[in-house]
Amino acid sequence: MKDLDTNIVHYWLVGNPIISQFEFKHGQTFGATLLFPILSILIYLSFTLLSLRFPSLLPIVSTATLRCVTATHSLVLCILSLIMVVGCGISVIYEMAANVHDWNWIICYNMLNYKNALLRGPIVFWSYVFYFSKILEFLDTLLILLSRSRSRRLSFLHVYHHALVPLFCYFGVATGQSMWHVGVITNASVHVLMYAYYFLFAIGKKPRWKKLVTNVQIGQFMFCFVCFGAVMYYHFTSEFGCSGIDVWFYTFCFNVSLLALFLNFHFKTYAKNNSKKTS
Ligand SMILES: CC(C)(COP(=O)(O)OP(=O)(O)OC[C@H]1O[C@@H](n2cnc3c(N)ncnc32)[C@H](O)[C@@H]1OP(=O)(O)O)[C@@H](O)C(=O)NCCC(=O)NCCSC(=O)CC(=O)O
Repeated sequence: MKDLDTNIVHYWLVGNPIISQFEFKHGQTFGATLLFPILSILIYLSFTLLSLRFPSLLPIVSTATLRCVTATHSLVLCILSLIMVVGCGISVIYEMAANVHDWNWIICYNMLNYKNALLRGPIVFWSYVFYFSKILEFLDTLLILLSRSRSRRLSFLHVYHHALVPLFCYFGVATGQSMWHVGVITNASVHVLMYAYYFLFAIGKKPRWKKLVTNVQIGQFMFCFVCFGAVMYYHFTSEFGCSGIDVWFYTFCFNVSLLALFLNFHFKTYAKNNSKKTS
């Protein structure tokens, strides 16, 4: 029975031909051109700025309806993130089992192999789903714009993060960026927690662990630096180097900026709360 369960999970998250034979073909697969994330971001930014400048253009949605839509959206993203964590995690384990003699790929996709190789298989599939989940996350901004707490919550951090993340996800999958699977698993895990928080908040059960969510988010940006160090080490010590190394440099810079913004958010949100409590 246990075997059967494992097989079913494996089939639906890895073995299914749609997943196992998935190919990311530049210019052919939907969204597989640089133009796609760029246009999406431009539309996102134009819409956000126009809505801020002309708020009357937005429909008035009742609080009850907005809560219901927000809860549904957050629950969908929480479940989707969990599926991505399990799907990508199992794909990595199976790939490891298939490459028993060479586990270096966990940190460094051999640049020579990746230059000509097809971007294919379950890890690429989950990276692709992850990329599209970032487009779905644009709806977070719409929900904030429609809410009464818009002026407090529509921050530079939020828009900057949501606008740029799809571009990095595109590069991650399109360049076969080394360790991208680790990024997918880490960020999707954090998002399970974050969207669970948002979901509970939207249904009126305000969680007490907001600070934990922020701390975990900060932890993931720091973990990215460890990954960057590992990829760099392999890149300069291995024979052919690691694929996506140039994109890694930009990813690193983006993570530094997010870390700074999140530390600022942490300070403003929790240090102020603590000082209020003590005074
Ligand atoms: C705890 C946090 C996740 C969120 O802190 P905030 O102070 O922004 O949010 P909050 O505590 O006021 O959240 C409760 C409010 O969010 C609403 N809410 C519920 N679901 C939502 C959704 N899917 N998108 C946007 N808002 C949503 C609730 O209805 C409630 O609104 P109301 O108050 O009206 O009832 C924090 O750690 C954080 O990330 N802050 C940065 C701001 C941000 O936008 N983060 C998300 C993207 S960054 C990211 O995702 C980084 C990463 O990759 O990990």
